[in-house]
Amino acid sequence: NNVAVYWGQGPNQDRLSHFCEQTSMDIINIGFINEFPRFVGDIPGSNFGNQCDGNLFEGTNLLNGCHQIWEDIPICKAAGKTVLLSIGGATATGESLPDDATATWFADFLWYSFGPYNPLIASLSWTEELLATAFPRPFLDISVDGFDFDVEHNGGAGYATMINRLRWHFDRVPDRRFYISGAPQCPIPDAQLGDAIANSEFDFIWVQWYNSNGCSAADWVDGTGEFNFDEWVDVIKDSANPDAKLFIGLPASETAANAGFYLTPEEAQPLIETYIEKYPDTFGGVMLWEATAGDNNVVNGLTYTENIKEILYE
Ligand SMILES: CNC(=O)NC(=N)Nc1ccccc1
Repeated sequence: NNVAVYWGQGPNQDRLSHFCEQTSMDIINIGFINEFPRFVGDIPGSNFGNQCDGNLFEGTNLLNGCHQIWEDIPICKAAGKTVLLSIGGATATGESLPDDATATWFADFLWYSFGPYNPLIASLSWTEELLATAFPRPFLDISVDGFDFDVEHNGGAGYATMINRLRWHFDRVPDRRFYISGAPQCPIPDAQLGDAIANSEFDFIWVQWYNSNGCSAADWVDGTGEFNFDEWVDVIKDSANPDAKLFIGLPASETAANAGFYLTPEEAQPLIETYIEKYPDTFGGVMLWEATAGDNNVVNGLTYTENIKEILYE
């Protein structure tokens, strides 16, 4: 079972290698591409908190100069981690795709800018003059292992088209695995990702079993509401990829989510063990929001992230 964490937001976070040196994390979602294209040719925007150096590619809101990230992804890969680039986030602007052409453009942009480097179609020294002929390379020639969809606003049109286009690109690199993941909220159907889950193939679904009343992990602990892992298993079984793995998403500290949704490790343990037992084939692990919060939340001498990894290993 795997631990997936989000990293990339916040004013005081350590660089990525600090987390990749730890054995408690297996999958790292780098967040976020937080500005979506409004039309074909429109360049998305990014935000990685205190990382990078404040520079943008000219004429865009896309961060340039993210040296900590392009230096550290190879360290993460050497440590056996899977590194995904996350699209959306709670503060994303313009999260909705106006039409399928823009969805296809967005997928192509992500692939050529953050996937395997192809010097015929991307430039390591991109300038606005190249807009019509080449893609920028924010992480230089370093490729991510896939894309995570943390879409939290404005509806789900176009994401299935985007993911199917990404899958088309993945299939053209047969000797390497790429992944698609999503972070829906726990109410079913999820307005943002429900359509994509039904109509395009995900490898991992990490449900945010926090910040929503009535279906949260805290509801399971309190005996209130209806923690709906079982129903999410059915959603996956009825989806375009019935073999997708389902992760329990949890806040990594008291303040990492809205008040009342945090579970201590001892509260999380029986929940995790119940659903490992019940769904050994579909259960994929735990997702934590988010890396820095988990690192700073020391419980019984271990970080929260280490506590969760220990529960999964037992
Ligand atoms: C996987 N994405 C998230 O977990 N987003 C998230 N936790 N956003 C957020 C919403 C409200 C308060 C704090 C964070």
